[in-house]
Amino acid sequence: MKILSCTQQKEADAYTIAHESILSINLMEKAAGLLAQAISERYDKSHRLVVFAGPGNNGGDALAVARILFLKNYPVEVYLFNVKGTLSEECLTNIQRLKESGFANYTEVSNQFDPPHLGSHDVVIDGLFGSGLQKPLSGGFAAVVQYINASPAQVVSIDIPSGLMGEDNTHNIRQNIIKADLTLSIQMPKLSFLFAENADVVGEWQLLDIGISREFIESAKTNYYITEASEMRALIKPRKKFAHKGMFGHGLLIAGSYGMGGAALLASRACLRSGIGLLTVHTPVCNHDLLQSNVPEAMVQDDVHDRCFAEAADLDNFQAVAIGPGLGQEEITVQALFDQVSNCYIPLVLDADALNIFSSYRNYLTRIPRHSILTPHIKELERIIGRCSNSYERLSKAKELAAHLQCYIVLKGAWTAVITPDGVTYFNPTGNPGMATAGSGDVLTGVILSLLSQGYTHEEACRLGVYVHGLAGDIACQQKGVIGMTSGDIADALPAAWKQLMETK
Ligand SMILES: NC(=O)C1=CN([C@@H]2O[C@H](COP(=O)(O)OP(=O)(O)OC[C@H]3O[C@@H](n4cnc5c(N)ncnc54)[C@H](OP(=O)(O)O)[C@@H]3O)[C@@H](O)[C@H]2O)[C@H](O)CC1
Ligand SMILES: [K+]
Repeated sequence: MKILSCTQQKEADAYTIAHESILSINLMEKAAGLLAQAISERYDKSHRLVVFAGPGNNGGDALAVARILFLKNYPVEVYLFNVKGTLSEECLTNIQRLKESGFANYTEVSNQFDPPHLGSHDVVIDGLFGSGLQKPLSGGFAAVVQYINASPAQVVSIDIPSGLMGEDNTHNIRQNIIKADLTLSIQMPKLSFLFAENADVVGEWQLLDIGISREFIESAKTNYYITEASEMRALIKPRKKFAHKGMFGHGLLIAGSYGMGGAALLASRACLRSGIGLLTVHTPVCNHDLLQSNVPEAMVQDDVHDRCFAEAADLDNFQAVAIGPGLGQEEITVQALFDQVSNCYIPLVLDADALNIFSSYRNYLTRIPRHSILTPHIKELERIIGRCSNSYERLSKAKELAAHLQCYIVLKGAWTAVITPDGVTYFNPTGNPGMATAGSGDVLTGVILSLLSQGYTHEEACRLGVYVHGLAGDIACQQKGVIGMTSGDIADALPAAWKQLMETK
């Protein structure tokens, strides 16, 4: 699914009206019908609906919704804010239609606003501003937003919470953004919906398909996508009857140090449960028995050192290598990592302590081979790129790093972002807060190593790996609950995740 900018969404609107022979007012009516349906499915008629409509088409939507639900016998009150004396054409038309429907509980606000009391059983319909917001709210509108946010009423925002910019909210003032319980977004999500810091203003969000031109959407240029199950299903390589393990690659995992052997275990189990043919784990002697007894399917290659990674491994027999889980940051490990990376000519995943080592030696970053895959969580990334004030800034800097190193960056978290060297970003829809648990990243590294070893491209391995990792996390959450689940449960749920994805139509 493409994520278009608010500007593009307005262009999509105009293109649809021009090419699909539908009047703007009728497109608005279609949107309003779907909005009203979504609202009535969630709130019964015991709730008073207090509609706040702005001067543009977001306000027009809100007025049409007010009319539709009034005619369905909802108790509705409408406040239209017409401070500049200019209303959009569709907004004016819907004022007219509202009045013609016999609706009387209508107040037009031009300067003085005496706000209604908003109780906990009331539902505010936020149609102040949508994709046409030009800059953060201030003055009277900011005061209205703060008044609504301070009330106990539920809030449903039309298209986007009023005051939230669709992409970059670096210069926005959070208290001047509507805190919605539900956002009913028209046709496509906005980029800002996918950023953690906006979760409290966007609330739960739903998309309403109003039939915006597919032709426009398909031809629109964007660097932002949300990965869909069907795309991931299509990536899975079929397995033929006469398959043998040599056809599914041999991966090398360099992981574990004294006291952190579990990371090597988790990554190994995940790797083997994602279809790889053969796995060798290069790990210090202290982990030898741990691995041999807990992951008998993996071969173990002892490092010369008994407590940490100390000597670069020979890569000749491997299709891909992953370095990092539980690696530690001993001086001897630092040197071994640089040696390993400098001579790496097969697909490479760098995770966890491998990334932390590079963040302490940033001038060595350019030694990372092109097209390597870096899998940082936010803190590991900010150790490399510096602290960021918000997700938009962090994403921009991550894209710069990916372009500079010509690498793939998997920025882990809710809506994990897979960033390609040319700056395309794929957001992942699977996963849940239960995955914020020790070892979850080790599991992902194992999955990506497995896919690279099987011949998936770097982009496929990242996107499919992240998708299935999150799906396994969702299955583990269903089985064990969001609190009790562990990363071991995620690894154990991988077979079910692969099976579920393969059955996706
Ligand atoms: N395909 C679709 O996406 C459809 C969307 N619909 C709805 O239309 C809105 C977008 O409507 P639009 O009129 O373009 O914009 P808004 O309603 O969001 O607001 C524009 C007006 O707000 C003023 N404005 C902008 N920023 C500020 C601000 N910071 N403070 C005060 N006023 C502001 C702006 O004034 P200007 O002077 O800047 O022009 C406009 O008056 C979309 O969100 C959907 O709800 C269609 O209904 C269906 C198809
Ligand atoms: K809105």
